[in-house]
Amino acid sequence: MLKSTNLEVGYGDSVVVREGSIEVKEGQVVCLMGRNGVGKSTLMKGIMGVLKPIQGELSYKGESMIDSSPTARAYRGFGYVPQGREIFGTLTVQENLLIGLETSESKPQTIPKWIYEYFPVLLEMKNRKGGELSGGQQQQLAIARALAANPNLLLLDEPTEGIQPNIVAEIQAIIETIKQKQPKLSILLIEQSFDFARRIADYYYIMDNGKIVYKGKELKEGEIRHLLSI
Ligand SMILES: Nc1ncnc2c1ncn2[C@@H]1O[C@H](COP(=O)(O)OP(=O)(O)OP(=O)(O)O)[C@@H](O)[C@H]1O
Repeated sequence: MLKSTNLEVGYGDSVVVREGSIEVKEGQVVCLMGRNGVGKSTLMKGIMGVLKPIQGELSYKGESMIDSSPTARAYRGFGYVPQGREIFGTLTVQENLLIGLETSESKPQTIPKWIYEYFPVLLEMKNRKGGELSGGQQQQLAIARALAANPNLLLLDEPTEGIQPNIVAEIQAIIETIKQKQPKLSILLIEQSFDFARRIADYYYIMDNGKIVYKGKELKEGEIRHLLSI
């Protein structure tokens, strides 16, 4: 469904990702792992198009997306939840979700009911400003906003990063629910937790120094320990 081949992505003159080749099949949860600073977020930004890759190819459902804008990618079904969440703090929860709908080509006018079923806390907080929510609630809002547009591919950049430890399990449970209830949705997830990755993923990639250095259906702890912060 999604295939990046030798993507090279960076900031200005500095090339961070040198060999970003990954594949996500329909309905798969693929975990992208690796220590801090190895280039995971940069690769994800290249896939979403918020950074324009220097070289390489990106195909989605058999079509080249390499020259498409992030908006065009969103219209084709990419949903993106960046690190740091980037919700609108001065807008209400409901307004944040309505903005999510704008990224869908069909532009639905109402927030799907199932969004509030997945995220009951957002129904309770519907009229609160995004900035008044806790970190965990903001993360739920960011995921809900991306899902509201009904993407085919969800890009999640470390959704449990910076979340209070007692809330981490809640966010993980939500991702597990999404996987269960939307079996056709493909998810590319940047994740640091070895245990959670093992529970949720169908396939793994590990990056080191801007390159994919490990891929497979299993995480063999002995082989990969030195590549992760575990
Ligand atoms: N906006 C930026 N401008 C310049 N360099 C950047 C920028 N963002 C990240 N980098 C650099 O790119 C490299 C890779 O960062 P990236 O965020 O992709 O790593 P990561 O694997 O996602 O790690 P983390 O888990 O810490 O986010 C780092 O050396 C970082 O300093």
